[in-house]
Amino acid sequence: MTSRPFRQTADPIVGAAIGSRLFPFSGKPDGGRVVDFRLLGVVEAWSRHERIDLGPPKQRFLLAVLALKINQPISVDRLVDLTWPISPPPTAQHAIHVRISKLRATIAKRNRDGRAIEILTKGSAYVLQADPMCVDAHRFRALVADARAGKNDTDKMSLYRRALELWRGPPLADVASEIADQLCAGLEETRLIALEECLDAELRLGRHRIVIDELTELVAQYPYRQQLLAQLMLALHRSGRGPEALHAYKTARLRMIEELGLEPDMALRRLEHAILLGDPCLDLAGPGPRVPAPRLPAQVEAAIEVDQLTRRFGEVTALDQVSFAVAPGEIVGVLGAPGAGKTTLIRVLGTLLAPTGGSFAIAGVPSHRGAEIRALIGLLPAPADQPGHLTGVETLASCARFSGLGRTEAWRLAGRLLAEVGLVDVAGSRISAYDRELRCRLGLATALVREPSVLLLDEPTSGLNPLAANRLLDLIQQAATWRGATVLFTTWEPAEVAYVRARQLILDRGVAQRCEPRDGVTLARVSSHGCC
Ligand SMILES: Nc1ncnc2c1ncn2[C@@H]1O[C@H](COP(=O)(O)OP(=O)(O)OP(=O)(O)O)[C@@H](O)[C@H]1O
Repeated sequence: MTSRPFRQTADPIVGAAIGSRLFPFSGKPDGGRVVDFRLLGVVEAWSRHERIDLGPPKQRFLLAVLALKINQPISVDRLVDLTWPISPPPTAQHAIHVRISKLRATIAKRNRDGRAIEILTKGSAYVLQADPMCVDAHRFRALVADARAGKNDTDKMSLYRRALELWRGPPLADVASEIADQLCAGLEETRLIALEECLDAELRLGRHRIVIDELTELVAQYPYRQQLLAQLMLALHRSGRGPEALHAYKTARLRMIEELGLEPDMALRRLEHAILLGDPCLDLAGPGPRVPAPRLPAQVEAAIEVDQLTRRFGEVTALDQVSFAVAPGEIVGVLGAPGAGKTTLIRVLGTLLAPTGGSFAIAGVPSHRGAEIRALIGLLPAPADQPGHLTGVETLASCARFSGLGRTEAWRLAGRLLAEVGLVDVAGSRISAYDRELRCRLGLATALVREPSVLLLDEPTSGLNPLAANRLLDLIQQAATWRGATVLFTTWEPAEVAYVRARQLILDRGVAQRCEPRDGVTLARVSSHGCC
């Protein structure tokens, strides 16, 4: 058994502070115990604040075995086997008798009325007869049972902690380690389960920040106990440390695969998913799922209204008196050859460039109120550079933080958006490992961070093969429908506009071209220069 750090109890007479229900014979400050046997750590016995000398290790081991099996006869043969598992000496039985009689004498000195604690001989067996509560291991089990029956989480936590404080180290720490491991395996398992149950209660009580340190140590000590890992992940997630929760999962998963050839169990995988999704069921007092609602005022007729918009770069007129309008919830595809002015249009509407002439409004907000417009739009400028050293979830969470969300909220939103664009499986991977399609999806998710009511996407499918482009268009359409958002996107491909049944706006050398409506395509209002 490996040695582990344990909490030390402050009081040398462990259990003196424990409730009287566990000590039916108590009535004195030390619980009324004549002798207090301690097996949870180095084997010790105490009497009235004094440590009793129990003799050499083999003698202490004998007492420990009798105390573990208190009030149960143990045959001398069994005591010999336990004391000398391999080749006992010919004098083994005699040695047991001698040591037992020494222990008897030691205990008798402290046991003046001769009844409370005795080592009795029963045929060819010995039995330690005493109140089981004289032994810390039995007090521990009793406290754990009490904790399980506790009427609320506060009581449970307090009882579990008292039980766990009885542990000073591995049971029978200084005697016959292999045999001690066998004898105490159940106790050790009960300790770990009690610890998990205690931490569950503490998490329910909202003590997630307080238990992170302890859980981090425990996960390092017991890497295959998935319940502890789940608790650590939950505690980190609730503390707004979602990336660390996912990192802990990833590290543990790799270790399990490498060392055991096993994947984490389903519950843990579901938890990882729920953290990525920002699932409100992980919250303490969970608010309902946050469903973004369209934020356009009901009275707004046009989500985008462009009037005689002009943008010049020196001699070049990139946009030449462009006018058009897009209704709330509509999707419009801006088509045009290279240099037609598509990017300039997106950049002007996205307030990245000032118009040279004309005006526009987003959801009724005029172009000179840039900050208000930026709060309404989701902008994907092309080509968007994404920092390759960050993971997908980190990128989105930092965008969300930048947009003003708190840490926890930002993390949740990042998880939800990653799920929305189908990036859950690569959320924790660095962007440098993403292919073009994954980067485009992440770009879309980035544009959705502010829960926009108008999406301005410059060539969102750039560089994708037709199938991947269609998948991305599906996502754009879905995101727009779900939010009731309006979309203006640019492309070189008329087929993409048709694919999402969008209206088209054709730009030709900065001029919006008039075109006729086609069957089945609903048109929005078109100004004298606009085309759909
Ligand atoms: N910052 C700038 N400085 C000078 N000229 C510019 C600038 N930005 C754009 N232009 C010019 O404005 C015109 C329209 O460019 P824009 O990038 O908007 O076209 P586009 O339709 O997006 O082209 P592409 O499909 O190749 O991206 C082009 O002639 C371009 O050279």
